[in-house]
Amino acid sequence: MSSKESKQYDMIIVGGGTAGLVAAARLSEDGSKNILVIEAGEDRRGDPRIDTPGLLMSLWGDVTYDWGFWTEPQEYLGGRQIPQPRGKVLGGSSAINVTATVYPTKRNFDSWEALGNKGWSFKELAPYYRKCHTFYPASPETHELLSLDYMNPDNQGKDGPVRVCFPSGTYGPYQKAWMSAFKGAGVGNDRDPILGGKVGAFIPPNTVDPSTYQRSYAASAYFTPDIERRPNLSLLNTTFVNRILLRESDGSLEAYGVEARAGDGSTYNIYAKSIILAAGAFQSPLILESSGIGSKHVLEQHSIPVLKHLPGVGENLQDHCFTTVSFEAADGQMTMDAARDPELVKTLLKQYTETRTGPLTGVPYSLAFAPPVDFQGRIEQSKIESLASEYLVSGGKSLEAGMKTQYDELRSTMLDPAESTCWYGLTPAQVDTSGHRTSMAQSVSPSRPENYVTISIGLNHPLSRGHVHISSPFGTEPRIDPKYLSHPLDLEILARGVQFVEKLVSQPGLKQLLKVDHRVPQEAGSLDDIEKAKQIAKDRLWTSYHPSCTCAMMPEALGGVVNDRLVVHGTKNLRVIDASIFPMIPLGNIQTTVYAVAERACDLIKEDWAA
Ligand SMILES: Cc1cc2nc3c(=O)[nH]c(=O)nc-3n(C[C@H](O)[C@H](O)[C@H](O)COP(=O)(O)OP(=O)(O)OC[C@H]3O[C@@H](n4cnc5c(N)ncnc54)[C@H](O)[C@@H]3O)c2cc1C
Repeated sequence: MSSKESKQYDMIIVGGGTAGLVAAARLSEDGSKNILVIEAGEDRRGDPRIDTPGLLMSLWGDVTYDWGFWTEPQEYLGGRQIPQPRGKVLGGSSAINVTATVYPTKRNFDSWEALGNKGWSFKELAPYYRKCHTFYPASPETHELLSLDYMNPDNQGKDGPVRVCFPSGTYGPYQKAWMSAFKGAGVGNDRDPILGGKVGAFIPPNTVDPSTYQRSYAASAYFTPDIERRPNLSLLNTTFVNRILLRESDGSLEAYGVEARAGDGSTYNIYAKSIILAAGAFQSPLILESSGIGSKHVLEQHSIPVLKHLPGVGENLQDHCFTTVSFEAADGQMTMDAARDPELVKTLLKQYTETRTGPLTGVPYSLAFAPPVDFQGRIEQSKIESLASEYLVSGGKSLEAGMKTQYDELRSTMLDPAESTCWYGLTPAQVDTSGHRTSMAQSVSPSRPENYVTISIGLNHPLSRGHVHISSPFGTEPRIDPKYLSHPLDLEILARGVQFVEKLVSQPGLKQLLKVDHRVPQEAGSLDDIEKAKQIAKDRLWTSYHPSCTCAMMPEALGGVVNDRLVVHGTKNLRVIDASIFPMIPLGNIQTTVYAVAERACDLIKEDWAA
């Protein structure tokens, strides 16, 4: 018996990713608790490809960093398959993400509460959005360029682990024009995004440390050398957890350890008093299924003994899918496509390494949230109501109870003029999201000789629901089927959102920076035609990299997997704390919500320890 097998931990955290490392740091603050983190990927802290914000695209699809999953052929996208990158290193997906820092709205959490979750209101979560980060205001010049008056430093986090800033070297005229385009198109308010309720354009700060201009992510922020040195905290990396060890105890299941698989393929058990799953939205449900918790139907297909029939495991998969329209940049305008020149890349790398300045210090991503819009601007309320009545019949007969509540919530959100249905992003580069099986690397390679700017149009509150299940017990290949656009209203909203791009690029600031008639795809030449807009939506649909909701926090009767203390139904001491526990996906980019949920989960666990 090895020392690993003989030792019993108080807690094993499965997955040293975004949520898992929050738990490692916060729970090991109690020196009386022995904590073990098990991570399948390597510890690559200090790796310049992760640390240099501007090199992020080089990580995608590289198996050293990325699990590199794919969806099943998508029925509503003509059989297209979409890549699903996921971080496979210490720090998980926070190590390979785009670093955008975005906050959801109050209503998102009203919906979580409506789904039977006490203690998860916006008011209760708000402190955790601040606890996880420290905000560094922009320089006066950047503040002016990006029109950042809507952000008040007093509202932001003051001493949290993740560093958040606006790297000055990355911004230019496109970001400025983006801010004014939404104002000109009549969409926007002056709210600070962190207060919930942002509509219109904003520039999300980057999770970048302004003292080094390196990525600030779960591994650098929550697994610092000081935390790592704690005698009660251990890390086992390059180790894959096959399953949770479970036994019957007083009529429910008790977790008492995990079966781990080392890099050489050997397996062994590690024991603990309780277990946290933080393996992400695709892999936490897989581990539950491999352990005998899931839908009877799925488990029996793989001859896995059913310990707990919990049909919600792996279901309810949600993602903010998006589509793209690119415009050639006006003559003389530089975009990230210039990086096709290896000599320029060398120069920028030298600049970054020697002076920590220039475009590689951050990611110049601009965002916006918009209510239902089309090529003319905001859609009249009566038309939104008739769309909702046509496609979202309240109390639909065949809906299960959980889905009925979700659709009722989505309907109220859609009809609320202060909420948004679509998000928009501007990337100063060509992005090709078309094709039958286009890889991440292909999607961002500047294959056209001209310079482009890409506008992304995505769904903030998708109605389509997919699933993820095992393809074999203990396997590393999830069967991912997001069922993008399977709900017809998703296509109706997205296509109208595509049409709004016409209105945006006709705004003077943006118009002068683009060749508005040189578009990819060519069909985007007439966005007032709804059928063409629908085709663009389907042909170029992509993932926002926000899969979530596959171990939803909801009562079991509503199809939930964990309760509002994040304990798996039917178990005593097995919790899930990552993006899979969201019952409904909040709007915008979700890493801040993953950090906030994990922070709150740790406070709940500490309360349970104290009880
Ligand atoms: C390419 C990309 C870009 C993104 N951009 C943004 C952005 O700009 N802004 C934003 O807000 N969000 C962004 N996101 C989303 C955000 O980063 C993720 O939603 C979030 O990091 C997920 O956190 P998690 O803890 O749920 O999972 P992860 O961080 O993925 O952690 C899961 C961990 O578990 C490990 N693991 C899995 N299975 C096992 C097993 N069986 N045994 C042991 N370990 C295991 C994995 O290796 C991983 O380290 C992006 C994501 C990606 C992939």
